[in-house]
Amino acid sequence: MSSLEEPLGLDKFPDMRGVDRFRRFSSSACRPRSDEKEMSVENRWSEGRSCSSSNSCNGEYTREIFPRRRQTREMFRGDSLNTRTKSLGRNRQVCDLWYFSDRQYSSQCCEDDVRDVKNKLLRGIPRFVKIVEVGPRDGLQNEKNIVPTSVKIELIQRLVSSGLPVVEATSFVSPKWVPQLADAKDVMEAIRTVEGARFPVLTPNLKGFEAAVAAGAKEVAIFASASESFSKSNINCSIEDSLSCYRDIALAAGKLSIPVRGYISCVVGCPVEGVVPPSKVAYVAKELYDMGCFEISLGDTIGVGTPGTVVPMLEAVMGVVPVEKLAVHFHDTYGQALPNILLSLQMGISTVDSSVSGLGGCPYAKGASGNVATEDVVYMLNGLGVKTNVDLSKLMSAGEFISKHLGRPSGSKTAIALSRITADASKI
Ligand SMILES: CC(C)(COP(=O)([O-])OP(=O)([O-])OC[C@H]1O[C@@H](n2cnc3c(N)ncnc32)[C@H](O)[C@@H]1OP(=O)([O-])[O-])[C@@H](O)C(=O)NCCC(=O)NCCSC(=O)C[C@@](C)(O)CC(=O)[O-]
Repeated sequence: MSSLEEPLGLDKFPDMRGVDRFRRFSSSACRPRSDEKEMSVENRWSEGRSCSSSNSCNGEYTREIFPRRRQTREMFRGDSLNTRTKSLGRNRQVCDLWYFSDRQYSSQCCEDDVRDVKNKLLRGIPRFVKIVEVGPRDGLQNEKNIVPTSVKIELIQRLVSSGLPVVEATSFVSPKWVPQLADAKDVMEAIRTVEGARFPVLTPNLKGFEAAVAAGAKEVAIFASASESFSKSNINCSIEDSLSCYRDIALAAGKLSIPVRGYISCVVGCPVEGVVPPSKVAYVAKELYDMGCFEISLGDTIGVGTPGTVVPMLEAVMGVVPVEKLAVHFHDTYGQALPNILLSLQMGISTVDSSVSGLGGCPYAKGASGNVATEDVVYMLNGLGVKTNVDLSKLMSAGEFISKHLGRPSGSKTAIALSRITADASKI
């Protein structure tokens, strides 16, 4: 068993005093059963729906349950999925009703307390999050069967029409290393006239950079690693050699006014080396920032990070690079991507990478699963009232399109759940 199969230490977990607020609120609004009195805070928190049989709850229960049913019916009466997803995600009143009816709280006493809790837990969260869609690149680079160029182009077009502001289109890497993206030139040629989004491409060296520019790329990304072993297996050179090569790209890009994004892989753990120290990530981040990268995306390539390990890593990086220049890039191997994103937002980060339908993985990181699904990120952000300008229903249709082509179900829980709602609604 590798050390990364166990979640790493939680000693740096952020201030969770707000959780205690929930507990106090819970006990005053709904008296616990006698057998609940001995429960620990954690148990009560995780079993927050356990007081349904308490008589003291009944009055509030009946008052709350009806609006919930009415709202549910109204949602299903809406005539398009778009209406429903909008109301699911954006109508906070509906979400709050669901939330509190489950816990049988009085709506009267709720409002102030909810505001209080929200202020405490969600204070640092940005109002707008820029989503960088990496599906066509990070997603498709890992597919066993090579996806036809025409499918890639249609996928990109659909993603753009959903409102995504940045769609990473492809990579100008060696076709011997990543044959899945050998059609980079053709993809770029076909999307030359597509408007409404930026289309960065990965460039590992000057050769790739020059080919990207010749193909019409207006933005490029370079990709270093915080792990020496991963650097070697991914781009066949040491971290220092890669940084020196990237300085050349940054210089050449600067001359052409082409913005350069910097990636760092393995920011929490490496498939070979195990735990990666935050100081190593901070070092590479500072180097990329100093060479002129306008944004630095922190990649948990194998998805082993938890909020407990992501906090110290972000703290270290934020010590050397301004938070507004940072993005997070979580793979969802252990189901930790959404909590890690939420935590990153709480720490002030407002750019999130994700991949439609949770496509992806890295060909040089065995066992790494796809990126967090864009649909799931948008759904969570909608629920938080954070704007993205992404139309969830159009995004889901882009996800359906590529999943159908790949012949497997979407990797997005949101897409699966919402498509079930459509199916169920059609039976009503
Ligand atoms: C870096 C290299 C090129 C070194 O590869 P190398 O074999 O060491 O390079 P080389 O300089 O010895 O060249 C070997 C051959 O490749 C050619 N070549 C050389 N460069 C290029 C190029 N740009 N485009 C096209 N061809 C190229 C070159 O011309 C030569 O061709 P030959 O003479 O044998 O016919 C190779 O290792 C490579 O392409 N690696 C890319 C790996 C990759 O794309 N990995 C996935 C992306 S990173 C990632 O997914 C992580 C990230 C960003 O998503 C963040 C996260 O998830 O955490």
